[in-house]
Amino acid sequence: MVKRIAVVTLFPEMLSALTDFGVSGRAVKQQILEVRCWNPRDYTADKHQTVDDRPYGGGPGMLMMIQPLSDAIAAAKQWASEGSDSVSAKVIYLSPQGQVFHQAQAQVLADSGNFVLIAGRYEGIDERLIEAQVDQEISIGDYVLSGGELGAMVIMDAVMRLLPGVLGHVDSANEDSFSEGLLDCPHYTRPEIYNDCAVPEVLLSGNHERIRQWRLQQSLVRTQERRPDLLSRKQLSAEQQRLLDEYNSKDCT
Ligand SMILES: NC(=O)c1ccc(NC2CCCC2)nc1
Repeated sequence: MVKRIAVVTLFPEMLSALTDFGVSGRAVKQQILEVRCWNPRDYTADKHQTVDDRPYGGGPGMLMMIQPLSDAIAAAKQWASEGSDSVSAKVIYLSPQGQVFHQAQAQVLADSGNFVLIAGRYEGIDERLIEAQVDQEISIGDYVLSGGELGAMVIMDAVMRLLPGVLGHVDSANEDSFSEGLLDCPHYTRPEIYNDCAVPEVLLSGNHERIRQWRLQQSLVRTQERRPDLLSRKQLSAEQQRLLDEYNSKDCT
């Protein structure tokens, strides 16, 4: 079942960064993922194709004009809701006011139905449109961008790599350390000696169980050192706790 993602945006050409390249481009080509853009400018009725409007109460900048945006969202939602036996598509608005996006949310979106991503421009959109047509606000992080398109593409990329058939070997996604709530372990490739540094010998041993444990321990130690906040949130398995304790108990000379 192809996953449909509709994007409401004034700059549909930006989406080629996702649809025309790499793993995401392949997912589109293989029809695992279907991406379609809806441009509010195509829903304008005036000669100048106006898509922005002035804010009540004054202040700098403009807002997206309600009518073209609302009509584009309706069309996008209808397309995204087709074929999913009347389960209507979730409508997501990208903004700094949204809940911060993380891997678990990517998994939820990958596992659920089709969805619509609204990429705002200018100073944003009318609050009443959010109340009437938006199901969820999502932020990709605590910073302000000139548009929601990059946030939309971040979400699309994180979601599509979790779709069945997209990544080469099936275990890559669930082996991702972030899906474990941990940072990734270090990785090495040829040559064996680079910059006078050797590849950790365990990785050359061919002992897959030892390699698995070494990688898990490295992920745990890195998370402890760089993102203790992630570690505090995670219930460690007995093996994970043992590996971390083993590392911490080594003399640090
Ligand atoms: N942190 C974020 O996910 C994010 C999303 C949208 C945005 N800007 C948009 C929102 C309405 C007008 C420009 N800035 C930041």
